[in-house]
Amino acid sequence: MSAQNKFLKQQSVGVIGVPFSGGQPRDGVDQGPLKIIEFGLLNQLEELGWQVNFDGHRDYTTMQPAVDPPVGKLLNARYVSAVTESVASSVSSHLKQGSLALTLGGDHSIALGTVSGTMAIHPDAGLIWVDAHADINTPETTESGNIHGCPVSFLLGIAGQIKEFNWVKPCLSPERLVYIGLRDVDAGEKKILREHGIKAFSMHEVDKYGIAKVVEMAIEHVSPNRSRPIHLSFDVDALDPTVAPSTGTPVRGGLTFREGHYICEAVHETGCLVAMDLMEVNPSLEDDQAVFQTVTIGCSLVRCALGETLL
Ligand SMILES: NC(=[NH2+])NCCC[C@H](N)C(=O)O
Ligand SMILES: [Mn+2]
Ligand SMILES: [Mn+2]
Repeated sequence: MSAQNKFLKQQSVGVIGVPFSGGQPRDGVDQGPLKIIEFGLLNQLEELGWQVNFDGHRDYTTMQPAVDPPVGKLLNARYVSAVTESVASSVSSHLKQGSLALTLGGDHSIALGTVSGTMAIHPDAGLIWVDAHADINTPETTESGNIHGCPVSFLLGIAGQIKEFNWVKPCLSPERLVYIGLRDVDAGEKKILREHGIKAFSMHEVDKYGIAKVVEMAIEHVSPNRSRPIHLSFDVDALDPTVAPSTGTPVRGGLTFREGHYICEAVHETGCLVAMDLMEVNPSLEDDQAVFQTVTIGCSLVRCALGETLL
């Protein structure tokens, strides 16, 4: 381990697999955690010196209500709410023990739970959201009704009162959030980003400043002088589809292999990482070679965030 982490009590990581796809319409993303673990991530983390506490592959399907009619435009609202509430408490319990919390998705609606869980223990944490998408639609602005496009609005408390999500507390302030990798942002989302003055580095800024500068500015924004804990929520579709093809909403023009890894390496070096999400790996999309590519890059992103170095 190159950098000492100032917010963990010990070098241990709680791993939460969330085989859940209810935040979007495509089957298969629920198989992400299984594949990532099959590929050997837990051993790889042990080899890096981590004590690994794996919660096991939980079965969230028992939480699916018999009927879950749309709430306004939102699809599977009750199911998403129940699963994410449970994920929040899993994340919190690992953090409470002074461990890092690593959550493997599953679709990105799960971050509604992971970030809530982090903020319950580290209320001053900053959130770095690496994604092609802003996932900040409100129940009003969403065009798809897919909740994986909405978690950030709930976390900020701008989603309005939705009684199915009563448990969610606004826990994130706009200045504690930063995006990297955006390139497919809905019109309603652009308005929200502007109105709340949310810091966002799209692919345009990555091209303009280079990844090192962008990551430095992003970290400084959410954790000035590395004073605050960091939650890294990594949607694998932030990467270019040539690099990580097996994901439900790919968008061309994304991060390169190295840019994705650089983000994770730099976040590790802060010594502030307390929680990481790896989301939207869908092993049922594209061919075997594509799945292998996507799962292996998912594992290596996590290893870099947890201290793997090139030298
Ligand atoms: N986590 C993701 N892959 N999100 C994609 C969201 C796409 C679109 N903005 C929507 O609201 O549906
Ligand atoms: Mn995305
Ligand atoms: Mn996302």
